[in-house]
Amino acid sequence: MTAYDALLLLSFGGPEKPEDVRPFLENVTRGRGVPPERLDEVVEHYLHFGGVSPINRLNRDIIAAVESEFASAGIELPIYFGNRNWHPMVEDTVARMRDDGVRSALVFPTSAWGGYSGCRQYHEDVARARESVGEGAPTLTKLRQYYDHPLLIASFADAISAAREQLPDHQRAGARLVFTAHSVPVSADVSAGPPGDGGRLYSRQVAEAARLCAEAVGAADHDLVWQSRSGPPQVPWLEPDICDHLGALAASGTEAVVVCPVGFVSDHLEVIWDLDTEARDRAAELGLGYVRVGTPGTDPRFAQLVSSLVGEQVRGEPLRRLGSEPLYGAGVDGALCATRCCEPARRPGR
Ligand SMILES: CC1=C(CCC(=O)O)c2cc3nc(cc4[nH]c(cc5[nH]c(cc1n2)c(C)c5CCC(=O)O)c(CCC(=O)O)c4C)C(CCC(=O)O)=C3C
Ligand SMILES: [Fe+2]
Repeated sequence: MTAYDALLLLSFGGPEKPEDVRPFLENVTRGRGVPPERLDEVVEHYLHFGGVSPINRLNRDIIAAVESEFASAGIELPIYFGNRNWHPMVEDTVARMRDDGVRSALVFPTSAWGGYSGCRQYHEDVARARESVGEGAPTLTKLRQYYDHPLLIASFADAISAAREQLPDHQRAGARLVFTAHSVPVSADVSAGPPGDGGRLYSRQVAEAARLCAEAVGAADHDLVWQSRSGPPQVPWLEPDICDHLGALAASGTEAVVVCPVGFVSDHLEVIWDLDTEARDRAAELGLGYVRVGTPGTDPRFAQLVSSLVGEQVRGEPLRRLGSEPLYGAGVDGALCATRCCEPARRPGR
């Protein structure tokens, strides 16, 4: 017997046909000050793949893997799927949960990180969905950040080693290990975490995860760069950008790179476009050898990680983590991790 009767996998969402692309992007960027030219560009990225983001399918695969993991771990929780920005929308999913008689569910977010986009916004999604359902909405308990979970780090580490093997013999030893995560506005990073905790929780956690992965594969050194920036050019975002960094590496004599998307759980559009297309093309222009490391979502260890977080919550199992940066992200019914945690930046015109 547990206090919970379901698990909700809560994710970002992505379009599944060309007509979905615009309305999806409008949902993502509503009131967020993303310039229209950037949106036109991103529309093209999605249309390049027929207007279909792989993210929903990948999340459904993760759910299937977690279902079998739960079965073997004796965890009897049905799994529901809801998104922030596209169908199945979390509001509709939580309504269905209520109709199915779910009273109290755990929420697993597909972001491992602290920060506004990676954590607080998922709390806001929970609160909005419960409000939209109203009377009888289940209690929703969000699971914690897991950026330094040993199963996540081990999965990335094995994927780094496998990727390195794909380089030609003469490039392998000298290849530079480059970690990449989604850029955010510097102001958002500065306000990431509870006030008084030093800020920059997102970039600190990303940097620590990168270091833990590098240590796990015995790399002597590594770089951390950022990708997929979208704000207006005058607003500072986390840098260096991956493509600029590839230029700098080539200029200083590096011959090959192993690029690890440590900031992402699965091969969604920001990985298959920004890394497998844009950054790969840039590397080719520069004559740099290039391999991209796989993401952990499809690794059976990722399903075990979900099960392990549930075990912590349900059975009071000890926290499994390798790092030492502050760790937050758990909360009930959308309550923030701390007062004014990860305050969103004020945007012009709002
Ligand atoms: C930190 C972070 C994560 C990692 C944590 C997590 O996973 O949650 C993440 C994930 C993702 N971001 C994604 C897609 C997009 N992100 C955008 C815009 C933005 N992302 C931001 C941050 C992050 N984003 C920010 C600060 C913006 C600016 C607008 C704003 O302030 O909110 C835009 C708008 C157009 C553009 O400008 O690119 C799109 C389309 C997809 C789905 C891809 C698919 O469809 O397969 C995923 C998983
Ligand atoms: Fe994003």
